Amino acid sequence: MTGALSPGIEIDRVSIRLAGREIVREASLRVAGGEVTYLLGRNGAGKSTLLRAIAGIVPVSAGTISVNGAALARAPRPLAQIGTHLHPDGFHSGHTGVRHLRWLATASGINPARVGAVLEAVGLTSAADRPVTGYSLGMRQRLGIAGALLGDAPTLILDEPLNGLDIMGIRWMRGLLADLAADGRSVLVASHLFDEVRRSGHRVAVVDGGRIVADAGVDEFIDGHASLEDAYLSTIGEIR
Ligand SMILES: Nc1ncnc2c1ncn2[C@@H]1O[C@H](COP(=O)(O)OP(=O)(O)OP(=O)(O)O)[C@@H](O)[C@H]1O
Repeated sequence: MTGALSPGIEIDRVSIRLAGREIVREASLRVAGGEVTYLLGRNGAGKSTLLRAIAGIVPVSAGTISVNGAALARAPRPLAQIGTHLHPDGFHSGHTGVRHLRWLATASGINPARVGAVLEAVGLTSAADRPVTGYSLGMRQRLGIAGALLGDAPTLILDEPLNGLDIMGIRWMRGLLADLAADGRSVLVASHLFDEVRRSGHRVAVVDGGRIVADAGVDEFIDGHASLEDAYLSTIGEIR
């Protein structure tokens, strides 16, 4: 990555209404450079919706989101500001892995010469010419992550990127997250895998009922509880 530490993501009193329901309520969160922040919350809490709003896919009904100091809508090349992997199925069924990434690069104003490097980074070089329809879930996760890395962006958001990865994939992902943070990038990851949060997270933010109900360093969050799981369950009122 070129350039200094990024200011990351600033979410300021954001609310999001979908189909007449308030899904995210007055959420404020700062995701700083040099850290992996995990977004935790029960099924349906609003994590993916918040990530999609950060990526500019769903509109906010109130509040503001800035990425690296500016609204993403004003960025000439959004993929160079924020790398996103929000779903492991967002690929054209007629594409091979390499074709998907070349298409994404071209559409995003990124030099397609980066495609080989990101395929290598996610371990998909030998499968690059195979149709994505034949990829396993773990391979599709890797391809999605390759897309997120394509723009060499200072900020990344990943929605449950560990689902479907085998143990080598999980270890690789841990190393990748550590490297991204060590580069000074801001990384926001939604996950339900608390062991991985403990191993690779610097901070946690908990979403419950569309609200951010906790935002702390991992050790600070756990302090006074037997485990991360207990701290989380206590935070969302499931244990006392
Ligand atoms: N496009 C949409 N239109 C209407 N409601 C939606 C839409 N997208 C999400 N929702 C609703 O918003 C709520 C939050 O969904 P979201 O996917 O953000 O939860 P989540 O925290 O990511 O859950 P999970 O852990 O299960 O992935 C759910 O009740 C969901 O049904």
